Amino acid sequence: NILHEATGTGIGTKGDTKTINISAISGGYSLTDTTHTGKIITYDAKTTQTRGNVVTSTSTLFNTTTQRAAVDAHYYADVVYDYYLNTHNRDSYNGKGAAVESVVHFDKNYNNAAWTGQYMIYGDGDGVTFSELSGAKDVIAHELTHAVTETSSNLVYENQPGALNESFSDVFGYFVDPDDWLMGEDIYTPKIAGDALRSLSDPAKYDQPAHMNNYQNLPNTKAGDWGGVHINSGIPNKAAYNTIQKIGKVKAEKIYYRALTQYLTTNSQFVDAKKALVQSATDLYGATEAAAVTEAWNAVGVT
Ligand SMILES: Cc1cccc(C(=O)O)c1OC(=O)C1CC1
Ligand SMILES: [Ca+2]
Ligand SMILES: [Zn+2]
Repeated sequence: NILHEATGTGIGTKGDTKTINISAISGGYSLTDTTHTGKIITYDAKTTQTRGNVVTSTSTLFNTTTQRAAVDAHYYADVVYDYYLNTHNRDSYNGKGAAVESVVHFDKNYNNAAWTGQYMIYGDGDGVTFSELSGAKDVIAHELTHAVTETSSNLVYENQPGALNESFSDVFGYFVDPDDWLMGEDIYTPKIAGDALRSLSDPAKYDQPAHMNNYQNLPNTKAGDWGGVHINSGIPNKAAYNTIQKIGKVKAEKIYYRALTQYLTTNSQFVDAKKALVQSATDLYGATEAAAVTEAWNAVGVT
């Protein structure tokens, strides 16, 4: 029921005004961005529904308080779509122009965000641990990278492959949001300034290991975070930080993208990621960059 493409104005979760790609429908406008092969569509679950309905407005303004989480999810999904298309020539998360769908106001006081396998979901947070989780560019990049991973290497979400799955989402979160080495700083603990969910430069700051000597052998259960995928990701995250410090973001992001999509497989371990990244560095650049990757991983104890 799309009549035509339109440009809208939205207010995000921080009260900031942003231009968004919307569609004219009969009776108004919807958060349906048709500027790419894959449509970007944003839904409101209204805390009780599974997916709810596409967010609409009677005008090109999406400026109500309840629309703020949707405006950010919609806007940042377009930013991340553009990142993968323009930097890596990947059309949507699957490289084949799949639709990118997001659901906001998922559940009540939900301190989580996720890729469900079909679409992204964002909780509103409880206002203490998190504010609305779609309010940060690095978070949307993290979630959509889970979809990139699932449609390429498909690293299984447990133990070392799971920690790599998590790490690649954080690392591409950095590549899309390179102003800091932090993850989720814009939505984590709204009442406390300057902190974050994770740090790539200093994983230990938020209780993650930064070396294999501190790898945490946790049970492969929900309570054990599937073998500590959000904990042990500190080790490959630190290796990524080391790599980017040595060879820079432009080369590093090409190397990381090639490793994730050409070399890694479902059960790759940390040592396999090191090998994949060294091989990708050699393929794309040469011995200097390959040596830098080797040193970056040796420094975190993956030898
Ligand atoms: C907040 C949160 C809770 C549980 C899982 C994830 C997850 O997506 O793994 C999650 O989102 C993040 O880690 C993003 C980066 C801030
Ligand atoms: Ca960040
Ligand atoms: Zn994740």
